[in-house]
Amino acid sequence: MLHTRTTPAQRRRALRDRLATGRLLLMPGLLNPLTARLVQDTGFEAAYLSGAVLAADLGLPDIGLTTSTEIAARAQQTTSATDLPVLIDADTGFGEPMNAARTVQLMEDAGLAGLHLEDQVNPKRCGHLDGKTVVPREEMTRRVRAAVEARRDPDFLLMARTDARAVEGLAAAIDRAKAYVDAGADAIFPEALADEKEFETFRAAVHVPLLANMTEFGKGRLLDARTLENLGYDIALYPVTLLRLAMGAVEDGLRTLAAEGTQESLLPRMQTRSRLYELLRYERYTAFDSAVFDFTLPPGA
Ligand SMILES: C[C@](O)(C(=O)O)[C@H](CC(=O)O)C(=O)O
Ligand SMILES: [Mg+2]
Repeated sequence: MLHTRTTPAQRRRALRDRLATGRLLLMPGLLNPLTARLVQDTGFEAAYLSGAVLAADLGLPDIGLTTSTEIAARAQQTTSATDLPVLIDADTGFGEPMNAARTVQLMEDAGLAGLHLEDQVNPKRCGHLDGKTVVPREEMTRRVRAAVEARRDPDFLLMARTDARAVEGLAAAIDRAKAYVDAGADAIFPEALADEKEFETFRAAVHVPLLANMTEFGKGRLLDARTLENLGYDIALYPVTLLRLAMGAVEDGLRTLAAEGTQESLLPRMQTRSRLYELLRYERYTAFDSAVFDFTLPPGA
């Protein structure tokens, strides 16, 4: 509340316009709605809701256990806390092509700026793990077409992700990406490319915006923003970075508290109360409240 000034349509337009500049867009994956404020305040222009984080938040592994309505609810809470365009990871679309279609409409209604759908089978797994299986190319193109037909706002970004590189090789992944673009995908997420050469080959072959997944402890090297921009990539994704940072700090903090019997030594690492209140916009609520209540009624009213 009192956090957003823009409509979903404006944010979708903003994301489209930003991608059209050809400059690399850095997209951190949120931990929760509150971190969306922090991502916005630190100057990022878009944010991401990761399937891995949404699942981990519920104490679940990233194997397709969450449902589309569960993630739509979280998306709704998130988009109410920020003006940034938010892209969500919609996994495999949660079932048949008709489920993918419903997922698109749920995500539109949640105020998101776009989503990505991947070509894995269910149960899916993290794109950087071995043993993935992909659905036949035609099945995924049906998924994409269903998503495109269901979309009501043409600015809502539909990104197709292919996990085929690790399963069928680079050439097949490129062929699939082209087929998904022909089916109507606006952008492509080539998952788990091996090295810079592969990023380059993919870029040369596919003529829509491309996302580079810079997830930590995965298959690829972490390429910096300058390198990705030179490679011609449009979005640099940091899907689980905030979760890993926070969980590292929380675990260290718990061990220190248990060992020292006080949190005193942890204070310098904590966000202060005043910074938290600043993020929560306490002042604005106070102003809002007095504007509503700070008046006197005329006699007899
Ligand atoms: C991008 C991703 O799909 C996610 O859910 O965030 C994951 C990230 C990860 O597990 O590190 C992925 O499959 O790459
Ligand atoms: Mg995912």
